Amino acid sequence: RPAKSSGGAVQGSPGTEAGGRRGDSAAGLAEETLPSMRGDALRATSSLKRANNQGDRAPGSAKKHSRTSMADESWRLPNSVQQLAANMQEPPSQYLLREQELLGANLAGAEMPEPVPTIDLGLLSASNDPEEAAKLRSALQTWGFFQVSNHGMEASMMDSVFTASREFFQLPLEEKKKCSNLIDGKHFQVEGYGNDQVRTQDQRLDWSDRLHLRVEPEGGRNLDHWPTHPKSFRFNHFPPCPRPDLVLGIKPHADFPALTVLLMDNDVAGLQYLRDGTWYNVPAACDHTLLINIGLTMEIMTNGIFTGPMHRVVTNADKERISVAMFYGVDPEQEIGPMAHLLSEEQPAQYRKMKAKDLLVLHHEHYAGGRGPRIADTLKI
Ligand SMILES: O=C(O)CCC(=O)C(=O)O
Ligand SMILES: [Fe+2]
Repeated sequence: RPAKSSGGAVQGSPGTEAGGRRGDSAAGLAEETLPSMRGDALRATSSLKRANNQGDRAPGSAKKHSRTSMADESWRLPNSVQQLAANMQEPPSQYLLREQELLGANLAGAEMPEPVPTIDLGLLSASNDPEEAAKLRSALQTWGFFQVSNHGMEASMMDSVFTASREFFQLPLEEKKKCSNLIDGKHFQVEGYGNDQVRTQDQRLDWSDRLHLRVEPEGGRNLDHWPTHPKSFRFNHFPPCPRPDLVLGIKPHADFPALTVLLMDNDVAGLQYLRDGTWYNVPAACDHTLLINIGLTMEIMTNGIFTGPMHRVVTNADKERISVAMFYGVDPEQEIGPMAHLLSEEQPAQYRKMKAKDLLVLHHEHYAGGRGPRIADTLKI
């Protein structure tokens, strides 16, 4: 169990271009750990700076001006995917998976061989019901995620989070840009409205925009990045994409924090989890269940007993999709390592201890490329 939920964060939101303001209060986990100016960061996503017609660039041309050129750094500045979706027939090349990336990618996904494991939270917490507990353990050792019913969250409250989210993304771009995650219009930070940081010119970009806000502890809220209306916030926004066969909404990754609680769209599916080499489709939410998966932090704390699953989001040709993710993590200065009571001679530590903030840097570097193994597998002693 995470010691403290020191960082709830929310994401979602379209577009972005410029005009961010740096908040002065408690910097978020990632802001503290990333070089504030150069762009390395959290989940790589969009860039391309030429919104409406200069989008396409031959794939091969990318490397030429990579990192060294000071002349044109515009590729570092993401466009609003929402704007692109509204104005373009074809996604620009930065969003298109390359032939090699499509090999075995099976974007269509497979149907899960069994329903998503569902835990009755009321039952589990009231009576520590052994059957629910066994179900939970098994879900975390296999899939790494589960659904929660009977969680006590009002359905109407969950609906209003989505409504607020939709309202935010429907605001004019200029309005959304007031919450931009780009400081002075160019320097990436985690909080705010926008996309992933663009680290290299040949990075594949995600077909989504987001609003990422730190919500806990209350003192760490940075109201500079909060929309003034609606008063609530929200998170991932996936506009319709004309090429769902070639473009991902969010590239494959495992989450970093201990726990992710996800409110999914009730109508549009898109989330897929990887298990034993196969990508499985998670059906759209029903009955206001929540989806919970664990992240790298928890995987390390449990010495690998529980799995932080790889997942991705595919796009939809006709429908937009919204999701709201709450991340629960530990303090950036805290050391993360396998919990002592889980270790023995037969079960030695599989991971070294490391400060959360140092691990986060590795995590972002690892997933920016969009392919490769789970980071947890690369960190084993
Ligand atoms: O949109 C979703 O269903 C998942 C979003 C996600 O993976 C994330 O925000 O880390
Ligand atoms: Fe995720």
